[in-house]
Amino acid sequence: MLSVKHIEAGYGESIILRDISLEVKPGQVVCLMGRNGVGKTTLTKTIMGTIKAKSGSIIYDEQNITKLAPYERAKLGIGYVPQGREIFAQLSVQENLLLGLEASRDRKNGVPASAIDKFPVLPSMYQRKGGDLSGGQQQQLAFARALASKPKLLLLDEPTEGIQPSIVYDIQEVIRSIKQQGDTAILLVEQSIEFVKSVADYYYILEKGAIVAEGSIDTFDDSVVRQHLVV
Ligand SMILES: Nc1ncnc2c1ncn2[C@@H]1O[C@H](COP(=O)(O)OP(=O)(O)OP(=O)(O)O)[C@@H](O)[C@H]1O
Repeated sequence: MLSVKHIEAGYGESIILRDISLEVKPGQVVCLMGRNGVGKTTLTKTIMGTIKAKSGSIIYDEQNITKLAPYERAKLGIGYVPQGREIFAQLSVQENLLLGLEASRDRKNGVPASAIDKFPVLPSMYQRKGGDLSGGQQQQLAFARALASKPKLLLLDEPTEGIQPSIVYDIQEVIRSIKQQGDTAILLVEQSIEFVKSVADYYYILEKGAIVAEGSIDTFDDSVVRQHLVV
């Protein structure tokens, strides 16, 4: 599904990611963890294409997408929920959702029920401006917007950051239901250890722009947490 091979990337002259390789298999939830500033967001942006890799390759669905623009990657089926959500504040909830359809191959039927049904709070807010929603509601909107194009790979950058527990629980359930359906793989950047344990199949830990630990989620124990994640 996704195979990142020996990626090096950064900003201008500064290299942030060094020799990163990772795999996400079909239907898997793979978590990317690490302390603040180690390069998790930089890696998701490099996979989405908003940061260009300096070397290495990104293979998605058996196609080398390393040189493709972000919109081309979106059209191939990669959905993205960025850190900070990036909702269009002046557009309505409905317009924000319709923007998610831009990447879809099947636009004429509108935003699919499969995107909306998971967030029952959204339809009652269709006419409200995105900027007037609470942080938790914006997170749900950003998630539904990414699902509008029926992605095969979903990149989620800290979807629970700054969100109240009930909405964290809802998001956890949405991730679980996507996993159960089995047709969308997820790469999830997440700080909450409990959340990771409840949804993930596999984990990678980043330190200073390099992967320092990885394994199936049943090997993600206290010693891994103490060694790599406790501040
Ligand atoms: N636009 C930018 N220009 C230059 N350096 C940047 C830029 N964005 C991030 N960085 C630097 O890249 C490094 C990795 O940042 P990144 O946001 O990828 O980390 P992160 O692991 O996602 O952190 P957090 O958990 O705090 O979100 C940091 O040293 C950061 O200061």
